[in-house]
Amino acid sequence: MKIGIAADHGGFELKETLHTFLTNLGYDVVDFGAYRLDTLDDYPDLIIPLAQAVANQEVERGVAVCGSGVGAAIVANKIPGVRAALINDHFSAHQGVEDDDMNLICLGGRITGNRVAEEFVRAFLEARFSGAERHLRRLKKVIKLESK
Ligand SMILES: O=C(CO)[C@H](O)[C@H](O)COP(=O)(O)O
Repeated sequence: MKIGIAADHGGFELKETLHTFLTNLGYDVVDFGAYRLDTLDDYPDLIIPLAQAVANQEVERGVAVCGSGVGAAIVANKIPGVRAALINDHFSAHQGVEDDDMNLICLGGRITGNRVAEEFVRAFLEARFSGAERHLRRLKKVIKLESK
């Protein structure tokens, strides 16, 4: 599975940790930067290319990290086809995929510790959309908004 990953300076350290973690699990990781710690970078510059790659299906899923995860989620959701969410608990990490077909997980590098973040990302990547009729119905209503 090809996974895209990106972070600003607030998420840089966690991104590096997750990059190693995912590589060790056997995922094909595409790193959209930042490639070095630069406290003057802007999260949209890093997260938008990742979100576009998810939308274009260049990568199957995305992992975005900024300081809180909030900015990453806001900007990623501006890209049609992206269903991003800030995740701070294990249940939502998999339920967001199972029910809502979340394709991009956002994490706060200043909020979530490395080991906990690894488990959130693992749960996110191992989860699959259930395809249940009620969830499909809701998803279609979400997707319809993108054509307006
Ligand atoms: O979390 C973020 C956006 O949601 C950013 O990482 C955060 O705002 C960066 O702050 P600063 O430039 O003060 O380091």
